[in-house]
Amino acid sequence: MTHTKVILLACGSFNPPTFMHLRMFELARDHLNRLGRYQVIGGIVSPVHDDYGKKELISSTHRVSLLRLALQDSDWIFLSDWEVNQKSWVRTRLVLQHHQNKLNMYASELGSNKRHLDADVPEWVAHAQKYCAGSNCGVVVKLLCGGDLLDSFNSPGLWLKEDIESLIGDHGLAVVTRAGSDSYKCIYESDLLSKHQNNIVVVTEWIANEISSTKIRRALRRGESVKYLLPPDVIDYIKNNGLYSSSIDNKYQLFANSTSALTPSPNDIIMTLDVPDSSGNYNSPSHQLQNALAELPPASSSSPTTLESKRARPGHAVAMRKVHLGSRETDLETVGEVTDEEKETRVEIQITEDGTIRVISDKETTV
Ligand SMILES: Nc1ncnc2c1ncn2[C@@H]1O[C@H](COP(=O)(O)OP(=O)(O)OP(=O)(O)O)[C@@H](O)[C@H]1O
Ligand SMILES: NC(=O)c1ccc[n+]([C@@H]2O[C@H](COP(=O)(O)O)[C@@H](O)[C@H]2O)c1
Repeated sequence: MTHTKVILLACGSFNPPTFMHLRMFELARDHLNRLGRYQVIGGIVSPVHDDYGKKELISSTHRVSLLRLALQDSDWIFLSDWEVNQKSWVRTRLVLQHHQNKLNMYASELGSNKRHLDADVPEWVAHAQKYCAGSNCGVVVKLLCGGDLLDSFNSPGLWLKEDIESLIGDHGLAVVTRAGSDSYKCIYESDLLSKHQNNIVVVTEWIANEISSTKIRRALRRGESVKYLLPPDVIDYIKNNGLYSSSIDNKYQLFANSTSALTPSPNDIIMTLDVPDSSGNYNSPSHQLQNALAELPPASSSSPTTLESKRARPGHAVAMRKVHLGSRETDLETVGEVTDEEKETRVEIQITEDGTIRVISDKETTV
């Protein structure tokens, strides 16, 4: 039986790269090879362009350096800096097409003896060439992603339908399961994904690991250890260049200062909000809340959540939440209330990773 040679290409922010980004490749390679239809011959990491503009995205210069350090121990996964060197953000379909074309071009040039591999050849091409005989290379570049990225295909307006068709139909997908995503359900619920189901390989991560770049950035911001979550050289580079350690915004009230006796969870953010006193004076709480919420990462790229606040008034709501699920919108709901109209000036709320907001204490707290 002939095996299709595969190069796995992962797109993303890698902000910073974590052990889980690297594990994703190992998991997918094992799984695809075991299926008996594929032979994974290489991996490519393509960090997203600076113009992607995702919140807290550090410069590609640093992300590229971090990735080089993260990948130095791998003998089959390579960095591609093509995407970051483009003039602006590039759609993922075009990223895959570029790498596929490049590979095909080198294969055919080698086959026709027009060109020999030289120093300019990207590392990942040189590596792939070891597995190719002349122009009959026949390597397919597949997209490697986590379950959350597959979910995002169903987010209205985020991906072009023809791009999804091409990504799955022409290239194929290897999806590593991730907590919070149900990849099989996601495929089932989408006509488009179901249509190309035979070209989507779901790789179950049995040793579930919820390392995410967002959580790493949060830990770094708080001065907490990230040892054993990132490669040591990546940690050193981050420290030496003072990355991700911007001072904690005073909107956030950490547990250390909190009067709350709840057990802190690394997933949780505590903040305090100004609310009006009984005379109706307040320091624009809704504005503060809006700003505070804007600082938070979305609950998931697959279910964008717009958080909205409503102007507080004594004795009533201080925070409102609006959730967009696909094209549906849930109603605004009250998530915090101040019942005591006495001289209360602050209310402490907790916003968890999944976007839930709850009032922890409506007693006056110190900031
Ligand atoms: N723990 C994980 N399990 C499975 N896939 C993951 C995991 N972490 C990242 N990925 C996948 O790696 C790719 C690149 O991820 P990305 O750089 O966006 O990391 P992230 O940790 O999701 O980032 P952020 O937390 O900043 O949104 C995506 O396809 C993402 O789904
Ligand atoms: N239409 C598209 O091609 C499209 C849309 C959204 C995200 N993406 C890509 O998916 C990746 C998402 O990365 P994050 O999970 O870090 O946001 C990035 O590489 C980004 O370029 C592509």
